[in-house]
This record gives sequence, C-alpha cells and structure tokens, in this order.
Amino acid sequence: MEDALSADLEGCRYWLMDGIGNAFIIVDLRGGGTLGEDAARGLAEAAEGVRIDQVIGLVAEGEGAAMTIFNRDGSVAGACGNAARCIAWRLMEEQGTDEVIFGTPAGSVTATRAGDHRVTVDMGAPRLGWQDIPLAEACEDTRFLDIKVGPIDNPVLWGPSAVSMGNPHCVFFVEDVAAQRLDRFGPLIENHPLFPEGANVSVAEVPDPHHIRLRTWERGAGLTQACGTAACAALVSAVRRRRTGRRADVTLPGGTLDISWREADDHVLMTGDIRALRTGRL
Ligand SMILES: N[C@@H](CCC[C@H](N)C(=O)O)C(=O)O
Repeated sequence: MEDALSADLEGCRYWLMDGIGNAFIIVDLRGGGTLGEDAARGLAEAAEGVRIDQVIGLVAEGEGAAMTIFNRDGSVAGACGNAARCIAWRLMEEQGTDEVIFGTPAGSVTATRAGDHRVTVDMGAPRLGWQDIPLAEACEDTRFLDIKVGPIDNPVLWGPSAVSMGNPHCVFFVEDVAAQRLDRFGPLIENHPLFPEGANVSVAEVPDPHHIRLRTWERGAGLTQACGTAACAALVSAVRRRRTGRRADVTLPGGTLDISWREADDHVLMTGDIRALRTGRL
C-alpha cells in the first residue's frame, strides 16, 4: 500500500475488516496522521486480495474516539453501519468492555457485544422528511418517489422509497432481487437530479413479513456484498409500506443482518457478524 500514502500516514496501524462482506481499511489516526480523499482512494485501490468498499479513519475525540468515512472513490459519507459495527468491536476489544460509545459524522452511536464477533449498533432514528434525506424538491410522501427505471412508457421499476440513515437511500421494492440489473440502473439513480447529494440504491424483495432480501448499489462504491445503512433503510421503508413488522432479517449477498425499528424511541438497531481479516502498518 506504500504508494498510496501521504507522509503523515506512514507508520499508522491499519486493520482490514468486514461486516458480512462489506470490506474496510480502518486507519488508526489516534496518534496522528490525516486521511483525506486522495489518500483514501489510493488506499482502497492499492489493497491486495480484497475489494475495499470504504476507508475509515479512527480519530481521537475528547477522551474517546470517532470514525470518519470515505467511499472507495474518495467521496465522504455521513454514515456506514457495517463499519460502525467493526469499529465498535475493535474498541470493545481494546477496552475489554461489552459496550462502547463513539462518534460518527452523523452523531454519536452506542454499540453492544451480541456474541462472538457479533455486534449490535444503535443507528439512531431514520429521517424521512424530503429536506432531511435530502431531495431536491418538495415531496409530501417519501414512501413513494416519482422515479422510474426503464422506458418512459413502459417502466420496469417505479415509486421507490427514500430514507436517510445519516446518508441518503433509495429503495425499490421488487418481486425478485436477483433479476434486477442494479449494475446498470444503480449509477443512474445514484446520480438522479432528485438526489442533490446522490443516493445509495437498493432493490428489496419481501418474501414474508419477517424477511427482506436486499442488494445495494452504494454511492461512491458500486455493487457491494452488504450495506448496513441500506438494510436499515429497507426495513424502515418496508414498515412504512406495511410490508413487514418492525423487526426482520435482511439478507444481502454477504450475509444476514437482524434489523429492528424500536417503537419506544424510533431508533433502528442493527445486529450482525464482523470479521477481522488482517492488520499491519502503513
Ligand atoms: N457500507 C455502508 C455505507 C457506506 C457509505 C455509503 N456508500 C454512502 O456514500 O452513503 C454501510 O454499511 O452502511
């Protein structure tokens, strides 16, 4: 990875981790060093043997820690659910605790140990108003956006839901996720004018009220094995469209997340496995 480095990152510890296949390089910047867009893109491209989806900076914040998030194309993101579970596991291992609080660009999150290499993160409340997602124009009901995929007179998909989980999501409900050409229309919807900050684009299939099958085209990263915030956005959208209850297993190509949208405080909880793949110094 040496070629991708700016001088002040040299010697920083890194961990290569994944959350059900969503792969990250986490760079420990608590002792110094700055991670910017160019360095993040360079590190993602230079990684060998794994397609990196995000590069995460672990920075000092007061007495504790916080995460910064870069997509593999170098763009900055406000939230990353799977990386939050990886960071939480790492901090709990360091501190010898079963619970941790740390900062993210979208606010501080609490996480708890849910088993061996298994973590629950409280992702906070979804934001459903069009200004908060954000959308470029007023939309009374963000459960159904005026977006179509395919020929104007014969669209194959239409009426997706929009949700912010700290980052913007667009979720199409379909009969069969495997049949969708997400590689073709994902980039178009990611850059649709209705999403001034872009969007993560998912297709969701609901075989029963306790289960969602999901595939995601991530903003700034493309097709991924899994996307934690997309899983949260899909469950929230499915509840709003009366397709599931407030708790469901969300199965992505890389594995399954247990997602629940708590009525008491409106928070979304995400539980799933993480893997620590390797560690070293830049
Ligand atoms: N992998 C993530 C989401 C990463 C950020 C996203 N691509 C964006 O730009 O908003 C997750 O697990 O949530």
